[in-house]
Amino acid sequence: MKRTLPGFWPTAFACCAAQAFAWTLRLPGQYAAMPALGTGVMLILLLRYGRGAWFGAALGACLWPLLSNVGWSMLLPLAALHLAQAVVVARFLPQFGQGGELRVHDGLRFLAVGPLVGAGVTSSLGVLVLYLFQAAGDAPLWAQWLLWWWSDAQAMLVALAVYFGLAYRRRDARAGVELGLLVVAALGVSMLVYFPPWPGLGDLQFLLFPLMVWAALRLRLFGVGLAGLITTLAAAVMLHLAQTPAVAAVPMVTLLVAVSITGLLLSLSNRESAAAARESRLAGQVFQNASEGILITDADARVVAVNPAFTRITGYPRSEAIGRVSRMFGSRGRQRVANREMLEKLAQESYWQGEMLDRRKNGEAYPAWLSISAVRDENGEISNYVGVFSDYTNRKEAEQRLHFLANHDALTKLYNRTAMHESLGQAVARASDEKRQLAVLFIDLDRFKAINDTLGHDVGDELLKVIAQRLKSSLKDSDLIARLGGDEFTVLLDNVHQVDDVAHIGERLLTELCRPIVIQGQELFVTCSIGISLYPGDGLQPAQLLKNADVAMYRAKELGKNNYQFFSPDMNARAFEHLVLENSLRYALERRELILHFQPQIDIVSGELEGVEALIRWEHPELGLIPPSSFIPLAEENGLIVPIGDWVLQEACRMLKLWQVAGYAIPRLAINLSARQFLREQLPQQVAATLASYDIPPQRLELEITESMIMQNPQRAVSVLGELRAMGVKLAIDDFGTGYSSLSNLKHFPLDTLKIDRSFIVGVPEDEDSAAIAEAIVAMAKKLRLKVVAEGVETIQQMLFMRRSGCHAVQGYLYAMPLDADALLRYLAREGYAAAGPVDASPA
Ligand SMILES: Nc1nc2c(ncn2[C@@H]2O[C@H](COP(=O)(O)O[C@H]3[C@@H](O)[C@H](n4cnc5c(=O)[nH]c(N)nc54)O[C@@H]3COP(=O)(O)O)[C@@H](O)[C@H]2O)c(=O)[nH]1
Repeated sequence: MKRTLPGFWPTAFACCAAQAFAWTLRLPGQYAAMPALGTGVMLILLLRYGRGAWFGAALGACLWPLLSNVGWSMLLPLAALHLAQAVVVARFLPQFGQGGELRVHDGLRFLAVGPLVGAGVTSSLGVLVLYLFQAAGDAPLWAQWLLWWWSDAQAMLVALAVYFGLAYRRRDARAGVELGLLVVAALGVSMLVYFPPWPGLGDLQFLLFPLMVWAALRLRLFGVGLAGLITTLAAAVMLHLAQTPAVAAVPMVTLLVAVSITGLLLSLSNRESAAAARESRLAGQVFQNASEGILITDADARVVAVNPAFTRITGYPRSEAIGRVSRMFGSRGRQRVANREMLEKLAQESYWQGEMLDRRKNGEAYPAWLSISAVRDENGEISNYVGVFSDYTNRKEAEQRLHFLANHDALTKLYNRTAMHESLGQAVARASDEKRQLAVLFIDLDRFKAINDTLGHDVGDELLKVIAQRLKSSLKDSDLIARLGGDEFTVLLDNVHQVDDVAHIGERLLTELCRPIVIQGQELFVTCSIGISLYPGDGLQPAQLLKNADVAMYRAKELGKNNYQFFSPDMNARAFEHLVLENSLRYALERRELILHFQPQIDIVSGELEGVEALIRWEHPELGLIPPSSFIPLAEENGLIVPIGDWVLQEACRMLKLWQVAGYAIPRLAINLSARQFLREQLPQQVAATLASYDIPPQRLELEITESMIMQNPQRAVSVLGELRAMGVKLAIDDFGTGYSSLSNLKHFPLDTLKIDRSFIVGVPEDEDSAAIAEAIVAMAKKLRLKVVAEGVETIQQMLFMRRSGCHAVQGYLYAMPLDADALLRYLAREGYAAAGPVDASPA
C-alpha cells in the first residue's frame, strides 16, 4: 500500500545522500560503485511512496553523473538509466509480501525482474553509453559491466529484503536479542572476511554463508537484509580502501550476490514450510474436532481415515471403519440409483451433496446430510474421496415441527386456515376427478365473545380446546377439522353420498357441542351455529365453498342460533342486503334517518312513571323502520357506533329538555351505551358537557351498560363508572343474567339499577327455573342495594310475580311498546302521568 509522501525534499535528500555516500566509495577509474546504495534507497522510496518519490529519485539519479563529472551530454542518458531502472523494477516487481504468505515462487519472480533483468539491462545500457562516449575506465569492459550489474543486483536484494522483511519480522521478546546478536555476528564476520586481524588467515568469504543461513532461519527476510547490508558496506569500504581493481572486485561482489540470493530463498522456503506445517496442524485439528463426521476413502471407496465425530455418529470405531468399503458408495436397494447419480456427478464435477439414509452400527437408520469431494492426483485421476456428513435427525424433527406449526392452530392443535385451504383445494380436485360430493361446515360458537369478556381469555381458551376435542370425537378421523381463528371452526367432509348424512352430522355436532362444559369450576352452556355448503352445487372453488358456508352460518345465527343451515343462493342476496345496509348506514346520520323511540318504565308498587328508555330506530327510505338489532351490530363492527352513540346522547338530552320546557315531568331518561362508547377516554366529560349544554340535572340521565362491557376491562370500568357516579349520573346494568358474571362480581362497581334480562321474565311464573332465577337475582340485587327493573314484562302474571319477588320497576309491552316522541306524550297524557301542551320535537 502506498503511503503519504513525507515531502519532496526529504525523499530527494535521502536519495542524494545515499548516492553521494556510495560515490565516495567508488573504485578507482570506475563509473559504477560498490555499494549501489542509491539504487536501493530509490527503490525503497518508490515502493513506499509510488509516483510521489519520482522527484527525489530523479534528483538522486542526476547527482551520480554530476559527481562523476561525465559531461552534460552523457548526464541525461545515464541519469535516465538510473531513474528508469528504479521506476521499472518498482513497477513490475511482483507485489509479493503485500498481505499474503511469502513463497519461494514469489522470491524467484523478484530475482528475475529485479537483480537479473532490471539490473542486467541497466548495466548493459550504462556501459554502452560509457563506451560510446569514450568515458569507460581503464578496466576491461566486461569487468565494469559485471561490477555495475552485481552492485545494483546486490543493492536491490538488500533493499528489498529489508523493506519486505520489516513487515514480516519476528516480534517476540527474543527477536530483539537475536537481532542484536546478528548485527554483532555480521560485523564480526565482515571483519574476519574483509579486514582480517591476523595475516595468513586466508580467504574466509565462506563464513558469509553460515551467517546468512542463520539470519534466514532465525530472523527471516529482515535478518537476511540486515546481514546483507552490513557485509556489503564492509566489502565496499574494504574495496575502496584497497583501491581494488574492477577485475579483482568482480568475484567478491558476485559471491556477495550469491550469498544474498541464498539467504533470500532459504528464508522464503523456511517460511513456506512453516506455513505449510501450520496449515496441516490446523487441518488436523479441524479433522479431529469437527462436529461433522469426516471420512476419507481411496478411489475404490475403501475408508482410509475417519475422525472422532464419525465414530460418535455411526458408532463404528476407527479400527472397524478403516479398510471397509464405505456404505456411501455401496448401498443396496433403492438408494443404489441415487448412489449411481452421485458417482456420476462426482466424476464430472468432483462434488456432490445431498441427503442420504445411513445406518448406525446398532442398526438404527438415520438421515445424514452429506457432502463429498473427489480429490484428484496430478494426472487428474480421482485418488480419494472426502466425505463430510452430519446427523440430520434433529433437523428433520425440527422441519417436521415447523411444518406442524405452519399448518396447525397452536391452541387446539387442529388444522389452521392455511392447511384447510390447501386440503380443500386437493379434495375439490379429487372430487372433481371422481365425480363425488363434498361438504364444508362452517361452525361459529354463539355468544363466545361474552364468555371471553366476562370470564377471561383463559376460560375462553380452555373452552375452545374442549370444543376442538368434541369436534374430533364426534367426527371420523378422515374428516378434516380446522380452526380458522377466534371461535370459528370448519369441517371438511370428503366423499358425501347423501345430503341427509351431512344433516345428521350437523345435528350431532349441535347436540355434542351444547353439552355443559365445566371450566375452572364453572359450568358453561355453549351453543353453535353451523353453515353448510356442498361441492359442486354451492361452488367449484375452495374459497367460494368456504364463503357460502360462512353465509349459511350467518343465516343460522339470524334464525336464532343453535341450528344449522344449508347454503341457498338467496342467502347471498341477503348477504348483499347486509352490504347495502352497511353502506347506507354511513349516510343515515347525515340524512337524519335515525330516530329515538321511548319505552316507559313503571314503578311496580305505586304505578308511577319511573322514567323512559330511549331506543334507537332507523327510518330507512326504502326498507322502512329498521330495528336496532339489524344495524347496531353492523355499526359496532365498522365503528359507526361511536358517532351514532354521540347522536343518541345529544338527541335524548335535547328531547328531555324539550319535554321539561313543555311541562312534562319525566323523572329519568335511560340510554344504551355501546362497548366502544363506554371505553372512550372522554366519555365522562362528554356526558357532563351534553348535560350542561341542555341544563339537565345529571340524576335525570341513566346510562345502561352490559356485564360484558364491564368485564372487558374491569379496572377502567371502575374508574369510568366512578367518575360518572360522582357527577350524579345514574348507572344501570342491562340484560343481567346473560353475561356469565355473577352478582358478587358486580359489587365492586358503583351501580344503581339492575335490569333483569327478558329471557328470565318470559317463563315466569310457570317455569320454575326462570322463576327461581328471577327471585334469586332480585334478592341478591336488593342486598347490594340495587334498584331492580324487570325487562320485557308482557303479562299481568309476570308483573304480579315480579312484584311479589320484590322487584321495583317494570318495562314491557304490558304497559307500552317503545313509542315515538308524539305517541309517548299521548301515552303519558292518557295514563295521567303528565299533562301539558304539544311539543315541537323537530331538530333545531
Ligand atoms: N348502543 C345502543 N344500543 C341500542 C340503542 N337502542 C337500542 N339498542 C340495543 O338494541 C337492543 C334491542 O332494542 P329494541 O329492538 O329496541 O328492543 C327493546 C325493546 O323493544 C324490547 N322490549 C321491551 N319490552 C318488551 C316486551 O315486553 N317484549 C319484547 N319481546 N320485547 C320488549 O327490549 C329491548 C329493550 O332494550 P334494553 O332494555 O336495552 O335491553 C337493545 O337491547 C339495546 O341493546 C341505542 O341507542 N344504543
